[in-house]
Amino acid sequence: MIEVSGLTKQYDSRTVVDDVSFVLEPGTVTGFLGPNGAGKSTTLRMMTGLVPATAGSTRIDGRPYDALANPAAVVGTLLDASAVHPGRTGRTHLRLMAATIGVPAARADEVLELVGLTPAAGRRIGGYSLGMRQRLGIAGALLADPPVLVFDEPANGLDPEGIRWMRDLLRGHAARGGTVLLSSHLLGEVESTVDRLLVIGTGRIVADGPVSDLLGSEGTAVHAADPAALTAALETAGFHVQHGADGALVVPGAEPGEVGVVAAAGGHVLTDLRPVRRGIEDLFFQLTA
Ligand SMILES: Nc1ncnc2c1ncn2[C@@H]1O[C@H](COP(=O)(O)OP(=O)(O)OP(=O)(O)O)[C@@H](O)[C@H]1O
Repeated sequence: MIEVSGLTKQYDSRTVVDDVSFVLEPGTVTGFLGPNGAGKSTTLRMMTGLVPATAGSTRIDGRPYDALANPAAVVGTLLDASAVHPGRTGRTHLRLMAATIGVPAARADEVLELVGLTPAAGRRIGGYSLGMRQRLGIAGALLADPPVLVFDEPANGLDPEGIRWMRDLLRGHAARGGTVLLSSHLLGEVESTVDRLLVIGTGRIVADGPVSDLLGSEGTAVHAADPAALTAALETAGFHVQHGADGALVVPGAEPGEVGVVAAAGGHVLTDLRPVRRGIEDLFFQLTA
């Protein structure tokens, strides 16, 4: 479990992260969202000891990050995929990392295989594409098979196949009891990968909860063989009915079951019935505007 408590960062007199607290549970993938400059990277860097916090603390299984005997064995980080020596090969880079964190050198080839970089293992990193560097960064984070993964913008530079691969990797990690925190600008990708959302706006947490709660049902959209007759029946039953662009009737605040009951009572034929959800993009702009 990761407990972030009151994390605060000031640069000169400017507060860029302001009293941020949250708890991450094993078995979950949490998405960390926020506009440019909101404080995501600074928070992730404070959590992993790369930037000293002005105030507050991060405890991983009850201990501060810098009190962990071998932090890389507990938390795998991807915080700056470009911070690598361009003249080294991918394999050498990972073997050096493995030696530093006390992992057998043979593990380098295992993680290269895991991230799909085996064919490029003997090439200099300077010649890698952005997506290949990103995969190398992920390989480094996985070297010691840590239970916790903290990834800043892991989808950067990945192609659609790479994004799907990463989603499966992170979901698989959580399914095995791991804990994942990732920041991303790709809202659709976040929505399909994470269980939980943390949204930060100008240094403060503005939303924290399960995706299903934050993107909860906002109403029901229904298509009927006779829309006018169903509209009348719904209005008689006390619902307000809006007319959607595609011919759907939209009933704010109603569950699909409630609309179904009204339709069944009046013998109305429905051709489509579904909940209307607030999309992640709507949520993002509402919270961070
Ligand atoms: N070393 C630093 N010195 C001064 N200000 C900094 C420093 N690092 C970050 N900041 C400022 O802190 C704020 C938060 O930056 P941060 O990189 O954490 O945002 P972010 O949410 O990760 O943004 P992005 O989505 O653009 O990556 C920004 O206003 C940034 O200019």
